[in-house]
Amino acid sequence: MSAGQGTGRPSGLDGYPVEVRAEVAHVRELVSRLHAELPRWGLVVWTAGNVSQRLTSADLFVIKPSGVAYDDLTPESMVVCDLDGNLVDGTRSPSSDTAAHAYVYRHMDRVGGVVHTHSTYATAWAARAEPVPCVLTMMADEFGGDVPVGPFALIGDDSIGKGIVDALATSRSPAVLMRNHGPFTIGPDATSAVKAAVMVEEVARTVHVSRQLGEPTRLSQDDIDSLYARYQNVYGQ
Ligand SMILES: O=C(CO)[C@@H](O)[C@H](O)COP(=O)(O)O
Repeated sequence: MSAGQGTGRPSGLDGYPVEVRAEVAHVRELVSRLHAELPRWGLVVWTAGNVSQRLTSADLFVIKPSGVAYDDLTPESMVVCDLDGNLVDGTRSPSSDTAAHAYVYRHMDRVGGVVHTHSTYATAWAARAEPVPCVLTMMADEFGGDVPVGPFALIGDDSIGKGIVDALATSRSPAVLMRNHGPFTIGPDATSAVKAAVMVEEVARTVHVSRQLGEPTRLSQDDIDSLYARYQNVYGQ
């Protein structure tokens, strides 16, 4: 795939306004830095996870190149794609999950960031195709209920993206466990999606440990709604 292929634009960002190129520079730096959070929080091994953020000034997003070690990622090595997943700017092949990120951006206007990992406990629940039940205040706060499971889908076309969008359409959760694959998380920006990736691993681990001791107690729907409303609207600064 060559830069600008199928877009009718010249290669790279030359045809885009200066404010778009300035935002690309900022988002390249942000997305590069956020990739370092994945190994820091123990969410990935080797190169197995990716972060993207959509631009506000154009229908483009920034994502990592495929199969490059986290220590070697730089703002310059990030790639820019359009919302069909075509490479627009960059010298490397985009992440193998680019089509899934692009599908989410095309179908969920409120989403500005997407993250995928294979973090151990969340992926263990995905392997069992079992939603993580809402048995913790932290889950009610962050996920507003159970963490749902999406269908199994092979990589390479829109199947994963469609599975993510369909599963999240009926949930308040910013995380979905794609069956036999792993977690995908969303947010208004990439930082929020990284936070959701950290939180889903934490609650998957805690609920798993709780299950070793017996059956955890579900929160009532009223309590989940109350906790979710407080955390989403009042918590923090
Ligand atoms: O799930 C997969 C592959 O099955 C991917 O998430 C890889 O684990 C990371 O791919 P790149 O982002 O490096 O292409």
